Amino acid sequence: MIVPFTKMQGIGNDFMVVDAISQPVYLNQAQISQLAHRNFGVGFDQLLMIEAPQHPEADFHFRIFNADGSEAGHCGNGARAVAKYVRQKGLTWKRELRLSTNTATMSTVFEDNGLVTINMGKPRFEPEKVPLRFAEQADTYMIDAEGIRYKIGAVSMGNPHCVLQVNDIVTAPVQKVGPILSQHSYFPAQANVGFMQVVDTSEIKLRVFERGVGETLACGTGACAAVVAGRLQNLLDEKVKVGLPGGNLWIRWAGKGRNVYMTGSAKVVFEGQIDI
Ligand SMILES: N[C@H](CCC[C@H](N)C(=O)O)C(=O)O
Repeated sequence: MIVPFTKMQGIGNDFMVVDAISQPVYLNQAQISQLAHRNFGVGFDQLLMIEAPQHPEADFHFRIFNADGSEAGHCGNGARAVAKYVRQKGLTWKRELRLSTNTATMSTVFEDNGLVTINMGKPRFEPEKVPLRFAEQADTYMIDAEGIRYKIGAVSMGNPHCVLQVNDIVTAPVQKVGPILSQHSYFPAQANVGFMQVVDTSEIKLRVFERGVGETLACGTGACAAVVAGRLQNLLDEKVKVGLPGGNLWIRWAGKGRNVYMTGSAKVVFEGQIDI
């Protein structure tokens, strides 16, 4: 099967974007994992499959598949890429779009400076959304992993996130602790693990060990979850600049019960096609 695609990136989080509206595309987990391979395939963090909307208030629906072939409920950097894609391909001329994923609906605005702002909806703390075995609805939890006790924030943006604070982002134990917490028994569906250094109340530095991928250069839902977790711990203001290894995102959250807004870039890298 010949699959045309567009390679895109959102501050270094990279995607294979497929228009599954114009031509139905069916890929199984093994094929997605092969396509994700950076030597034997296209190479990407996530595959984004754009589909016709599943309900009237959405303009487009997209599904997200991690590099290991697992499907995820949301992708913040991917949402900006999808918004840019449908505009550049002439699939819509709207300045404001409504996108849906399996777990979220969001509105997007194209800024005059070329950046895209996404209303990411409200963060969720219900245990069924952040698959935790914790009973209480606390904002932070203590979990033990390999003899060490970690204080974490647990937040869902439509996908599960675990956020812990570090003093120095450069030496953060992302490769050692990321997999341990991501696959911790408290997260039956695993979790994306954010390591957050608070620079000041309006800026953080963040590295994310992503479920189904490993450490990426940027994670949009991870940036949202980190600001939510930091704000709930009274460490951050409403507007926060999030410095990730691949670039910056601007996150705004007025507090519980309010929507999270994320602003950042998304760019096309190249067009291609692959026979799989
Ligand atoms: N690895 C994530 C999906 C991609 C999220 C990330 N790339 C973003 O920009 O939000 C998960 O399994 O929930």
